[in-house]
Amino acid sequence: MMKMRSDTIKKSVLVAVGVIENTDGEIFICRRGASQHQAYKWEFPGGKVEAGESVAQALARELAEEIGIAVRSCQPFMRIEHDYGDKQVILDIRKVTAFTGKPQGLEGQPSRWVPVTELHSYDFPAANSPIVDKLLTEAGN
Ligand SMILES: Nc1nc2c([nH]c(=O)n2[C@@H]2O[C@H](COP(=O)(O)OP(=O)(O)OP(=O)(O)O)[C@@H](O)[C@H]2O)c(=O)[nH]1
Ligand SMILES: [Mg+2]
Repeated sequence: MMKMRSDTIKKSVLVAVGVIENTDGEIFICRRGASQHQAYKWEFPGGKVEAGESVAQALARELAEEIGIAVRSCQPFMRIEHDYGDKQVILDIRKVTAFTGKPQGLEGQPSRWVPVTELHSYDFPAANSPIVDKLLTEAGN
């Protein structure tokens, strides 16, 4: 049998991520906590898809838990595979265009609405660059 370097095969984590847009065209972002992977980076809220869940179900659950909204409508936005070295992630990003409730950091995380054109001023995890680029392109910038 062929020998393989122990780091050749890595298990990827599937993550449901929500780009939440309000009627002013702003996007809701949160800051990750000290004990989390990619600590203190800003993020689009979301989390790991659990066994037996669809991405849409995971997104609805995570957004209810983390920021207290109920998703009413979401569409596929993009999918990004990224290797952080210590962790390999597959981000399945959905655009959330209708929801009920007022988004807030229910786990104590800082959060805010940001105009698309100001997203580049925030420090996001490296995997997120294509998300910010696509939002800017869509907004005509
Ligand atoms: N939610 C979220 N996760 C992201 C983004 N970008 C990105 O690389 N990730 C990575 O996706 C992975 C899983 O996300 P998560 O930590 O929110 O998962 P979770 O809510 O289930 O967290 P937990 O482990 O604290 O329960 C993390 O390694 C995180 O660094 C993003 O914009 N939003
Ligand atoms: Mg999370």
